[in-house]
Amino acid sequence: MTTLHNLGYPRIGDDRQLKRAIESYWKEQLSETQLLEVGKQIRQQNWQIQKDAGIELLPVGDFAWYDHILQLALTFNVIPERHRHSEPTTPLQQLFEMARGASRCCTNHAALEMTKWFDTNYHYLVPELSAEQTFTLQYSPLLEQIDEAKGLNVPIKAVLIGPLTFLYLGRLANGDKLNLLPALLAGYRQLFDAIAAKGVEWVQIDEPILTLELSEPWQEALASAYQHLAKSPVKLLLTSYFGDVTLSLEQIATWPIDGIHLDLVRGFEQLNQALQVWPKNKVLSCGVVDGRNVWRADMKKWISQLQPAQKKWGDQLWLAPSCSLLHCPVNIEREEHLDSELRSWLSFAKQKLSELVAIGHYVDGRADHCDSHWLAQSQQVVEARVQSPRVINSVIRKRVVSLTESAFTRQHSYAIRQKVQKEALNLPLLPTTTIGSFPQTRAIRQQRTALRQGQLSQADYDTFIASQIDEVITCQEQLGLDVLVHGEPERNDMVEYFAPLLNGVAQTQYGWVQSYGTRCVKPPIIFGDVSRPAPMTVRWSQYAQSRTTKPVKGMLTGPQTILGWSFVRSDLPRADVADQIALALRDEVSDLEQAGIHLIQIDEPALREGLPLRRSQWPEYLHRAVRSFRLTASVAQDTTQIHTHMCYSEFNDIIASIADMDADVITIETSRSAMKLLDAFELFDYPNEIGPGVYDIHSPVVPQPQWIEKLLTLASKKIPVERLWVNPDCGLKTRDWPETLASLQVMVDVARKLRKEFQQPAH
Ligand SMILES: CN1c2c(nc(N)[nH]c2=O)NC[C@@H]1CNc1ccc(C(=O)N[C@@H](CCC(=O)N[C@@H](CCC(=O)N[C@@H](CCC(=O)O)C(=O)O)C(=O)O)C(=O)O)cc1
Ligand SMILES: N[C@@H](CCS)C(=O)O
Ligand SMILES: [Zn+2]
Repeated sequence: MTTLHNLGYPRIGDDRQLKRAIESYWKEQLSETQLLEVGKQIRQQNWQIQKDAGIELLPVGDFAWYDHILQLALTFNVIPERHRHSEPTTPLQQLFEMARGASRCCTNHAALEMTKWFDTNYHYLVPELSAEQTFTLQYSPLLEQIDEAKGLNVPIKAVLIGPLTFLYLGRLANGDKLNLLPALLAGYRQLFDAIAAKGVEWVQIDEPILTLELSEPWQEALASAYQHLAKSPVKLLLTSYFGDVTLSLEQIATWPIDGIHLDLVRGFEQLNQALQVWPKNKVLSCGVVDGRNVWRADMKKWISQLQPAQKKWGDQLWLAPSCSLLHCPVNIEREEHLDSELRSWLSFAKQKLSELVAIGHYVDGRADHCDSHWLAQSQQVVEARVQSPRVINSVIRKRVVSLTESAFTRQHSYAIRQKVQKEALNLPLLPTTTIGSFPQTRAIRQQRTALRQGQLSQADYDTFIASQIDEVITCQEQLGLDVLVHGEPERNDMVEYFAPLLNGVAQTQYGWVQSYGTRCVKPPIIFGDVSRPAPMTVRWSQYAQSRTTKPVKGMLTGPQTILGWSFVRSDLPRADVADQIALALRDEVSDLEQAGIHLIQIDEPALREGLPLRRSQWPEYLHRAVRSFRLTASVAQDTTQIHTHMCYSEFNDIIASIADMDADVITIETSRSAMKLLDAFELFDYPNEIGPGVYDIHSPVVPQPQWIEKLLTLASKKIPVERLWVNPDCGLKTRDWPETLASLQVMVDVARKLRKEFQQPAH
């Protein structure tokens, strides 16, 4: 019989209980014991849901506090020197300090760097490794959770990230990370022994780096690591996802592991390859339900496609979603406002398990009436989506195909634009600005909730938003910032905000997905052709500009970012969807200009994360991504200064494309990496203006002036000071007001001081 299993279930809880509990704990409104209890309840609930759905091998270890990579680092005692201190702390306190940073005795114990988890909108904390790193088992929530799960009376498998992925994602200042592998493997062996001692047979060992184009040393390291780990007393299910392993599957088949998981949604051709090369006596786990999107599965297709696999592997065939369901909203049943047609097209984590189970039962010939219900619905949906008239808008399709080259190019080159903009804007050296959002306070969120629940009129809500903008404008004037923003109080999220304003895009009420730590997002669902029925941002930008004589930057989310942070239709190439979004935004740029906004920021933080995992596919992606940005921006007059903003991005290998976007100013996140990310701009001789972030907005710690001064001085050695801007790393929405004001004041004061110093003639 086929084994039905799951790689991971959303850990936030069906009502974001984890977020609320951790944030209450941080505010000292919840004790650690109470917090631990919330974690336990979520895990129990998740296991129960999976068990009830018919999952036969439950994942244990998919739950993590804040981040699973951080938790694994702490498991092996990988703690940077600055976070080691004599004050007694619990592992959880230690973990949160590494995640959020701390300030003790005027010293900044900076948080670990945070970056994108492969091509997802999830962010992990980068383990900091040292050349003498040891990996000793010192904290093992996994072992505790195994004990917890035993009461369920369902077989379990332990889940953890594999050693090569852990090393690959970690950072070692000097030296070759692979030198640390033997010590790390000893740590894993220790952990496996402990897992086996608890009677657990299988370990799901996630190595998503298998889907990358790895260099030879890493490929060799993988092979030798699994030779070594196979001596452990547990069975290993080597788990790949987010892409295919076609380049190495034949070789992996020779490793002494017990099974492999393949993401057939991202790489269906792997099934045929597996049929050729994967041994009959080893488990083949097929990832068949899309863990990265929300569309209902084409079950009939899967059932027929899996028949040959069932024949070859029999009991050794396992079925699972393509990847962990961490990246999926939890439960469609909660949605009350989606129209019934659209709703019928969708499947969230809980429903995906039922789809998977029904597929498995059909493959085995053990389907019951519940499975046939799922199959009938699936067939109906697959046909209905293809035929639905609401997914095609012929006006938009025509507009896209009739675009000519001039739509992608600004009127004049940057050199000419720079001159006219300097004259028009008259900004000082080292102009100061922010990235857009100001604190999204409880009061703002409550007003929005009241509006949503009908307890507040639209007019009263609008009055409230206007008053927030007034406050943000006054604060910025008092702080002495040079380019102001309206603060984005009307936006629940930089992507979600646009969803109800665009045709072809739907928004869920409860479709939360973890983005990092306690922060979640509700990705919009792009189901049809995208168009803009009316201006989306003009009203509040124009209002903000009317309240000040200083320039106010308009604020848009760019096409790649709306695309990347949404669930996207599967019946049109993503690049074509991006062009439709770009056209809607292009019209918005025009309208903002006409409303008297002379600086417009088009945020593209998701541009880099959208890069295909295979480098060979980068050029095509970058070409289209840059073009869609240019399609948005190129309508602007020379006098309009186009900004873009990117965070969590490395630029070394894409700097030519960044330059090709031709934004007048780019602001980037650089503070956590101590301006290292600027190297790419320096080396490339990046021609336009740059605002390297001078303080970390993810941490509540107020930066010391000397830290900012040091960073700016470093930046001025890499980029001519005439082309430097001064700004935080990213938006301030997650921060509280006191630290925001204090931090911005430090930033403005340092900028003013350095401005004077740089303006003094050299002796
Ligand atoms: C810049 N980033 C973003 C990413 N992706 C996005 N889609 N958006 C981004 O900004 N990716 C990379 C980075 C980092 N990621 C994030 C992600 C999420 C947040 C964040 O602050 N999230 C908030 C939720 C924001 C939101 O939707 N707010 C709504 C609803 C608020 C709410 O919870 N309301 C309560 C009731 C109100 C109350 O009593 O407090 C409720 O519904 O129960 C809104 O404002 O209306 C989060 O809290 O997780 C930041 C960076
Ligand atoms: N304008 C957005 C960008 C975040 S990446 C903000 O300030 O929150
Ligand atoms: Zn940002």
